[in-house]
Amino acid sequence: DRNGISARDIYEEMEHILVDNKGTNSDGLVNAITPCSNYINGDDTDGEQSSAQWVRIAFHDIATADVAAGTGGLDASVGFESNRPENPGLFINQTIGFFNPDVSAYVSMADMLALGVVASVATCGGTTTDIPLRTGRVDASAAGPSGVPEPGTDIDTTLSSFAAAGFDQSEAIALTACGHSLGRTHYTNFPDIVDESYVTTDNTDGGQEFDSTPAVFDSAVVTEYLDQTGEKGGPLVTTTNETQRSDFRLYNSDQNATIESLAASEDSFQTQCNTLFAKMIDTVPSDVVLSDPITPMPWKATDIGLDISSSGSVSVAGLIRNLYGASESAASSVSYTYTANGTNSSAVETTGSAGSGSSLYGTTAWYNFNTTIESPGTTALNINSAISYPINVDIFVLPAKSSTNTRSGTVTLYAAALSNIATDSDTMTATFYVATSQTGSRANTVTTKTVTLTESGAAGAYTLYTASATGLSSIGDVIVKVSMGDYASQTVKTSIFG
Ligand code: HEM
Repeated sequence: DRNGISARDIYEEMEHILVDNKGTNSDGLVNAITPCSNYINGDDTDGEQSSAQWVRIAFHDIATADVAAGTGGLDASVGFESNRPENPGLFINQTIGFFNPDVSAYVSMADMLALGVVASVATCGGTTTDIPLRTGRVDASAAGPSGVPEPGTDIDTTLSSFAAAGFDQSEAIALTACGHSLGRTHYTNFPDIVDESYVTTDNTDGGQEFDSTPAVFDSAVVTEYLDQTGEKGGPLVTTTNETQRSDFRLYNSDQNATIESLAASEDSFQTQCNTLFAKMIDTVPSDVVLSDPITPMPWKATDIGLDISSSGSVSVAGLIRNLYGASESAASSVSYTYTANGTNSSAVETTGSAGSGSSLYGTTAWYNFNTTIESPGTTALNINSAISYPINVDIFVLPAKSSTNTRSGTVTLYAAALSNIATDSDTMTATFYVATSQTGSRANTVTTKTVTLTESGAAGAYTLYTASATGLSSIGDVIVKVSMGDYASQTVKTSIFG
């Protein structure tokens, strides 16, 4: 758990961003770089490619890690470093600006940077499932040290930076070649490297490709370098400005042994690159604990919310998602049960479809569920005998009765708690986790706001509470939980409020 948020909620939100690419309940992040040549912040005449920016930003974030000291790594400190000479280009602020809407108490910007690498390699043609994506990275609150290798950096300094970040010589060579399978060097960022003739009406930033397939994640970068065909390894190999030939110096530093091993076959390129990309995104400060890799979930429930009637009858509602492969098809309905006092209820069947969607990992079918549950006593919701979710009917937020006003930044919150868990001295409080802007980095950061609720009535065995929270800057990303004495509810996104 992180800061009162369950590790499972963190994991499932990240799975959602990775998997729900299009259609019902989609996130849209991965779809934005489909095809891989897309430029989100402009169009295809700019000579820019967002997927390449997403891979480059992750490297610039981890390049100054000191694994011996346990500091640095993928921690979004790069957001505070966009003005440094070692970070030319728009890639930091554009990428972070695009990722910001997904940052919440569940997902840090650093986790988003990791997801960006996995999504880019997947959409650009890499082996989709081979880069494990873990969650739990923590965002830095200030810049880290400088020292990202630059085209003019000498080979010894470059290799010692990589070594400090945990990458030996061969890994440094390979990781750089893997990264430089995508994207370009731009005249606007490196006029000493790229010739001005690259600037045209179809390529206004003057992008010069590293290989002839800048929007395909493949081994062309290494084969063209070795064969002296196509782009011959790209501008950092071929530039007439010899001091700036960083890729040439790096690739040659072991007499091309690593590059030849990458070029041995497409499979060997993909396998070695995926391993190194995984190592790159899992380079984190030593106090960060990463989750198990995300596995796209065949069955899941999301947006789970409890409600209560005036007589105190409790119900649970939300969405069920089925993710299935090309040889399977969607069920017309899904059955689910709840567990109360150790016993499973009889099965309830969903009715109708709540939509469908597509993803890199299969097709999705969505179903609404809504059923009355036993209360007190219910502890779990079980979907299609495949997966269970804990349900806390002792104390809970009432999303259907609560509401948000985005314009004024106000949340009107309702919650319920069993009357017999409250003692006279207990107060019911709500913690709002709000993604807010910060000084020094474009990345949103999560702040918390605590509000005391007042009693607003009774319903059966429950006491009802309400409060208004004002001045919340980004209602859509707000997550809330309520607590009283030793009891705390599950967290709920205010985006599902009624
Ligand atoms: C010695 C190490 C490295 C040096 C000196 C270096 C240098 C550069 C330079 C000068 C550019 C052009 C940026 C622009 O004009 O937009 C670039 C682009 C890029 N680099 Fe590196 N790089 C290195 C290692 C890496 C590594 C390890 C990765 C990732 C694993 C990486 C990923 C990328 C990507 C994807 C681009 C294309 C960006 C775009 O098209 O916007 N680089 N690199």
